[in-house]
Amino acid sequence: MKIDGTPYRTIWQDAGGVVQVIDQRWLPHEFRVVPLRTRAEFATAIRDMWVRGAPLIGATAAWGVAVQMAVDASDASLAETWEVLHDTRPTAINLRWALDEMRRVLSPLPPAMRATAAARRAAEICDEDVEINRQIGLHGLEIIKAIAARKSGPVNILTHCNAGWLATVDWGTATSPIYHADAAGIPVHVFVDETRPRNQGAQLTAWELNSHGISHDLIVDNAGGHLMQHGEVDMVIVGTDRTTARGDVCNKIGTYLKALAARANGVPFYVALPSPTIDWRVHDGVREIPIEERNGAEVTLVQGRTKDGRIESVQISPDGTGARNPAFDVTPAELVTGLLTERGLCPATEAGMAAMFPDLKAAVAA
Ligand SMILES: CSC[C@H]1O[C@H](OP(=O)(O)O)[C@H](O)[C@@H]1O
Repeated sequence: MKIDGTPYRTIWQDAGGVVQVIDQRWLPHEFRVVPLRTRAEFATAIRDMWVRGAPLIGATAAWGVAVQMAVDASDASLAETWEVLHDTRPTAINLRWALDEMRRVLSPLPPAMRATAAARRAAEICDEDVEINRQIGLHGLEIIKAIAARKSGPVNILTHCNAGWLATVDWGTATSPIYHADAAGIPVHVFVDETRPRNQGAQLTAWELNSHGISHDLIVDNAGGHLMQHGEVDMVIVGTDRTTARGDVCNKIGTYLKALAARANGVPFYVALPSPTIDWRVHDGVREIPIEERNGAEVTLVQGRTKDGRIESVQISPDGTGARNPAFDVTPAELVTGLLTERGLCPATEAGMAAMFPDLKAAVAA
């Protein structure tokens, strides 16, 4: 997307062949671009959330494999790299999907051919992500148009966390329909959940929407149900880090509560779902998806900008108070109105998903 008129992706190879990423830890206050030159730097960037968001995590891992293949393209190096990068974060299935895809392409090749092939595949994965997200946006636009046709004023959309272009290579997933609606001249207003504890909504989604001049309000995570009760939300749209073969949706912690509030208030709840985020191997999301437990310091500390412009973290709880920090939860498929995929709107059911993606389901079964 454009930043002050300059088009950006979240990850790219510069003219010298060095992979650059936007270090998202410092947004919205500082826009920092950093190079990733070694496998260890790629692992750190994913684990410490310099880059985050399921599709972007996968794309970054793909480039991490490519960089390592230029150093050591042996079978042992390929196998070790899969493990090193896979161990960075456990929940987003795109990480495993991308690593499996790189291994599928590279394993049959002689080591001498792997570096070039890896860079090519990593670049393709990035381009594919951009097109998938663009298609999700076009399909989501139709939903927004239908709501706009039956009401006056803007379409009021609530979103949780950041499933924006910063969570992908470009466009975003949940935000792509919003960007397309804005481009089509359909008035929208977005309620942005701050999304404690890391505040991806307050820091990243708000920054994205500000940059694009899209009307929005930042809200505390606990306000969404109230707004829905008062008829102020026309639809909810969120991203996903892993969706099961029957449509259970794993996403940022707090998503489940939004889905419950939406169901209780008759508000449609959509999930923007790129197909690489489907884990065809699992069905029961609550029982089968590993939920990342992150450091409690993310709960007890909060980061912001001081009056004199310094980015600092401050403690909000007493010394000695511990914290639990599950980073994701699972929304059962029955609470999902529809899965917005690159192939169209899909029911959150095993049969619906199998009908939408028979090729992908068959490939996993093979
Ligand atoms: C388009 S996937 C975005 C997805 O990833 C986020 O998690 P994190 O920021 O911890 O990587 C969040 O669950 C978003 O919905």
